[in-house]
Amino acid sequence: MDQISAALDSLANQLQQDYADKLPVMLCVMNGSVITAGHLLPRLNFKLEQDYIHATRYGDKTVGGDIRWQVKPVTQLQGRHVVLIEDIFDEGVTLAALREYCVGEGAASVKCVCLFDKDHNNKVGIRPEYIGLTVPNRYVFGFGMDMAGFWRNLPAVYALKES
Ligand SMILES: O=P(O)(O)OC[C@H]1O[C@H](OP(=O)(O)OP(=O)(O)O)[C@H](O)[C@@H]1O
Ligand code: HPA
Repeated sequence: MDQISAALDSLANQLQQDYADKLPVMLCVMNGSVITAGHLLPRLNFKLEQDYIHATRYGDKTVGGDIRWQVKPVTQLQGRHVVLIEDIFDEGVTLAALREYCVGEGAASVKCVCLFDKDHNNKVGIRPEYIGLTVPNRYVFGFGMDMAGFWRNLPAVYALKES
């Protein structure tokens, strides 16, 4: 938990420097990033708008499938600086789709702050601009991330036992 707190402090400092004068739209990527956003946003001391976007591709599984769009943000993104708040960057498929959507809506810029980056090389070729911590290449849960739909509420991160 100390490591997570320190990472959140560091991410907040970086965002404070880069966005204090940009009136950004911070989009919480539901569901997983609800805890990350809940800890990160109160650390930011500047004017911003907050909304959410919901795209999912893991569902109750530990392997990703096709993106399913659930909710698009109500806030108009045209001409705005958008910051996507993510819990975990795994293969990058979700982030690629979210970025494409925001650019398509006319955002002036789109960047991503992500608390956890999974340590493997099977990524689609993009990276979040702001990363908190690296986690091993295992299915992880807790701090917003689910295991078969449960345990998002755990205050720390755990790795599923390897079978
Ligand atoms: O980099 P990727 O391999 O695309 O995976 C990352 C995405 O997976 C998780 O969402 P998930 O689909 O599990 O939905 P959830 O947040 O509702 O659990 C996570 O919150 C990211 O959005
Ligand atoms: O390891 C993970 N845990 C929870 N959700 C995820 N979404 C992508 N990878 C993961």
